[in-house]
Amino acid sequence: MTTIVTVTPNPSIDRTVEIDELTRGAVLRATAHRVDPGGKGVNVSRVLARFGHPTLAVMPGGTGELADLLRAAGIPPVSTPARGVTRVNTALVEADGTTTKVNEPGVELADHEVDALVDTVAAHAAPAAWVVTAGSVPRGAPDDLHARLVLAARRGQARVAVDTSGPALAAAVAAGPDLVKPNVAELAELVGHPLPRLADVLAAAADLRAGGVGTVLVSMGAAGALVAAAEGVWHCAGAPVTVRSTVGAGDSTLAGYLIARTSGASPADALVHAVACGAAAVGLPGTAVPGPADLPPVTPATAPEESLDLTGEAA
Ligand SMILES: Nc1ncnc2c1ncn2[C@@H]1O[C@H](COP(=O)(O)OP(=O)(O)O)[C@@H](O)[C@H]1O
Ligand SMILES: O=P(O)(O)OC[C@H]1O[C@](O)(COP(=O)(O)O)[C@@H](O)[C@@H]1O
Repeated sequence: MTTIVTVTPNPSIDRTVEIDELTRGAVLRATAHRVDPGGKGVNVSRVLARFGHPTLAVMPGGTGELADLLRAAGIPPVSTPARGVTRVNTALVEADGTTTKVNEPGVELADHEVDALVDTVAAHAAPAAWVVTAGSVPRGAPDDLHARLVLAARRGQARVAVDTSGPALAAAVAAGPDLVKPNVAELAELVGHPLPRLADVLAAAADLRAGGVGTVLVSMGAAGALVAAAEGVWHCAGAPVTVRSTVGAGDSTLAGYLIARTSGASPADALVHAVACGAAAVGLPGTAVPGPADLPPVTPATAPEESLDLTGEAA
């Protein structure tokens, strides 16, 4: 199996605090807490490691506690220079599953530190492997950071997947990645209008593909996910699960898709695996990520029912 390299420009340590109910201004007593390595690329690596798929995780900073947590999960961290410390992102999870997230700003990168990250990714990109670049752009780095990472991965002849949002996603899409994994809100922001029905998501995905993106994998919260690839378009409606924490669900979805595709699965079958991984993640606490034994049964992939209303379901 070829190594999948992940890049997390702004990694985190995710602290999850479970409380009965969030009351502003009160002193709250935690009923449980946990600490996980975090950040979107890091989480993709964590899922890959749980499935026994070789991976390494590139990030600015990411030394100290985060590196220790990653090594304990079987993931070699590749650290590049950065100023400041790894952020702590705190999730307050209420008994009914409602999650309030506070993400700190995190590391800051000077121009030469951006260059070092890009060069490190180019050095680790290998032919036929995937590079996954994901998450927010840290302070000091340009909006086209993920776009530059796409081109760096290409220099190493790797295929490249992107999961980010806002201007960084727009710039990355213009670089023509092999795959993007927006959720519905991120895709709507990218195309500049709401996407209330599955037909709207399909049209937006088709536009991205026409603009040079290879595969568009759209996660749609409780409505499952959709894939638009050269081979065709499929929807997988997902699984009814008891939501414990949605943090890391999108990352697990992307990892699930790549695990299946690199094992030779079709896009439709990879979509089903992706949705199973996402559904499993929401049933796990904090930023815990699923392994093979956690996957619930999910519905098969079907031709998208264009009239499906997403307004009550999409994340
Ligand atoms: N409420 C939910 N019920 C069942 N599955 C869910 C729910 N929320 C998320 N998922 C699963 O997790 C995946 C990713 O969730 P989503 O919210 O779309 O991603 P992101 O974390 O990127 O915003 C979905 O495609 C779905 O499989
Ligand atoms: O880089 P961002 O956008 O601030 O996101 C970082 C946060 O997102 C996560 O990677 C989870 O992402 P998803 O819920 O989209 O899968 C957390 O581990 C981390 O705290």
